[in-house]
Amino acid sequence: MSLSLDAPTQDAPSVADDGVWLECIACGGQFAPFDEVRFTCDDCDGLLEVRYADPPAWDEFSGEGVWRYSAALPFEEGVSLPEGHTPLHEVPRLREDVGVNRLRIKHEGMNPTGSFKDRGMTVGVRVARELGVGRLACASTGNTSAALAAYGARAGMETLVLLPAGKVAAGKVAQASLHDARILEVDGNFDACLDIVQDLANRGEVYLLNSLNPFRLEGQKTIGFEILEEFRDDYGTFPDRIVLPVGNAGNTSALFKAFRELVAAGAMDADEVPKLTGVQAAGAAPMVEAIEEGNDEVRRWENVETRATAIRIGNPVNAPKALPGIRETGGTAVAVDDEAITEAQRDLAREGVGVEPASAASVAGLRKLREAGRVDADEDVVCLTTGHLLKDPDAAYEAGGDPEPVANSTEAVLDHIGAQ
Ligand SMILES: Cc1ncc(COP(=O)(O)O)c(C=O)c1O
Ligand SMILES: N[C@@H](CCOP(=O)(O)O)C(=O)O
Repeated sequence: MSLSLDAPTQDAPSVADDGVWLECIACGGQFAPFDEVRFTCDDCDGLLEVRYADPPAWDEFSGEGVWRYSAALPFEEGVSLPEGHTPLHEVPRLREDVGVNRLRIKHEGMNPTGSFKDRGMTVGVRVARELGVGRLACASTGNTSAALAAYGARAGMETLVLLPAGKVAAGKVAQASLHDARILEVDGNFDACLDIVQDLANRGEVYLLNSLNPFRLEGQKTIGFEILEEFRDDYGTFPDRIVLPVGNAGNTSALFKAFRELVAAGAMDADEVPKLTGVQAAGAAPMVEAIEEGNDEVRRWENVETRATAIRIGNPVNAPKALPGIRETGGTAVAVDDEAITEAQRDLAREGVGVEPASAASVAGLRKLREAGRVDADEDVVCLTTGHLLKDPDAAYEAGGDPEPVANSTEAVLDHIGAQ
């Protein structure tokens, strides 16, 4: 199956294990999935995808959460906390304000460690066990490290995380620390941390669990299945557009893969696939640049900055999978400034949906595109919110109102609130 929406299903090659194999998206090289540890193509270093001889049909899905979709995953079950089955909130005031036909918020912050990374880790750590690796590792802007630490702990495995010093939100460091990951703070940004983890993995020192690992994206693919099923159950149709924040571009790639598999299985038509619409912070927007300039490759931004530290990424490693995802689905990409992100965080909070800044980028991006007439008023839209408000308490304090000091008496409180 190539990276196009109308690619046919493939017969299993001789290297396949139970109908599952790894395939390079650049040169088509095919590899056995579990014979040895590999993250990229042995021949050309291109990105790998997990491929299946039998893509899934809707009636093969049963149960709840990520493992509901085991027919589309390499195993029947994983190292689970459990994950997935997140809410698809209605936000009527925000919908009215932004001006689209339907607006739902898929809140991935409601996963066990508070972000979508858990969906990837339940599969990735299961594969690590299968491969019999020793030490698990990742580079992280925070959420990947929190999830890896928790799932590594669950599996009883050693974990090592590399974080950009001073650039990771407090809640995330606290999670990695308490779940007993060994935390190294690197004097460099996230992309530099990932370069080092890739080197360590190539030397056989660690098993890499960033989204470069194709099995991680298999778990994240279930976000796409879940949105489509829930939206169809509520409205009898699929959403026109899914708007999501983009950092390393794993989710964009994973959702596109979910859609391709469903189309290949005849479970949905190519023209029903939602338009994948990526949003980046203006200070870290290499994917937006590539889309706007029509480039097939993404230029690495060496200096990136944004309050949305989760997406403070200048070298999205999944770009070769994600760019076709945006283009093939008829989507687009847009950059938003930090003020718009904070405003969107407040908008969501007013509807009771608490998210971290990177997550709010999706809503900020939708608003900007709608105001520019690049999203139509009659569209049905799902915005993905990727992490929980408590991940970044400092950002929440800054975006919210200040506590008001008051004297220790009922009279003082009544007086303060202006009660009669
Ligand atoms: C909260 C949050 N939102 C969005 C992203 C971006 O996701 P992706 O790397 O899949 O583009 C990340 C991490 O990269 C994240 O932690
Ligand atoms: N936001 C991410 C950055 C790493 O992304 P990954 O999906 O490649 O692990 C994080 O939480 O660290």
